Amino acid sequence: MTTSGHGTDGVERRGLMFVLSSPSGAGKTTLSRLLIERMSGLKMSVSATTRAMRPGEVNGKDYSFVDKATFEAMVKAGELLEWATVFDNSYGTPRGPVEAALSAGQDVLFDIDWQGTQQLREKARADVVSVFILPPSAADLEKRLHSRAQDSDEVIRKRMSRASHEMSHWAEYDYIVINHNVDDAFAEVQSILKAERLKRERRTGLVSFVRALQGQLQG
Ligand SMILES: Nc1nc2c(ncn2[C@@H]2O[C@H](COP(=O)(O)OP(=O)(O)O)[C@@H](O)[C@H]2O)c(=O)[nH]1
Ligand SMILES: Nc1ncnc2c1ncn2[C@@H]1O[C@H](COP(=O)(O)OP(=O)(O)O)[C@@H](O)[C@H]1O
Repeated sequence: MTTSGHGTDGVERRGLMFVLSSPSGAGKTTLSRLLIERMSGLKMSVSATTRAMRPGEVNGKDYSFVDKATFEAMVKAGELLEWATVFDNSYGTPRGPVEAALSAGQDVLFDIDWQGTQQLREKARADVVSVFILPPSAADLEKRLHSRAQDSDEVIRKRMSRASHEMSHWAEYDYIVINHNVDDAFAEVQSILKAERLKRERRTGLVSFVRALQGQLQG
């Protein structure tokens, strides 16, 4: 699915699909925003969803907010790379922007659940790097859901009762980060991305780079 772009050191490499998942409220949105702000060459995948817009969310930026009929039409037309039902709503990843970014040599960041992560892994195992974010405690998780102040008490109760089920998928992920505080968790997630960008197998330009180096040594 991916073609090569250039890494920051000029060596060609395949783009990667960087996935963050967590129970609701553990901090994926916060960490995703920081990654997009601070890491170059990384583009956010904007999901389509049938859930209602929260105060402060921007259509087309946080999500593409669509009705059920539109979502079903997108599924039928094969426009979604993966999709799943979470909390009674449908969420899916539009295929076009992801393929365009990867072809342009960019990495793509996904804030998706375990179901979507499994589907991406089935499609492109070698290109998927997945991180599961855990809260330090249940009390912190509940506090964060309340502090976000964007969901009703009933919605928060639902999300808390789903958290244990969501968390049961932690072992399917490549990395686990515990979000005690934002700065440390961000530094950890950033280190993972930086290291994964340097993986030999993704760096398709290394053979010619090393050949050129050897040529210089002989010449
Ligand atoms: N499979 C899949 N899951 C998604 C997608 N977009 C969002 N999600 C997940 O849906 C869940 C609910 O997201 P949201 O309603 O924004 O609530 P939040 O996690 O509390 O911010 C989260 O686990 C997201 O990671 C998507 O395109 N595909
Ligand atoms: N390490 C942290 N300490 C305290 N609050 C946090 C931390 N990380 C995130 N938050 C806050 O918790 C709430 C939920 O975080 P958010 O990133 O929206 O979670 P998610 O996207 O996983 O549902 C937000 O109000 C956010 O500012």
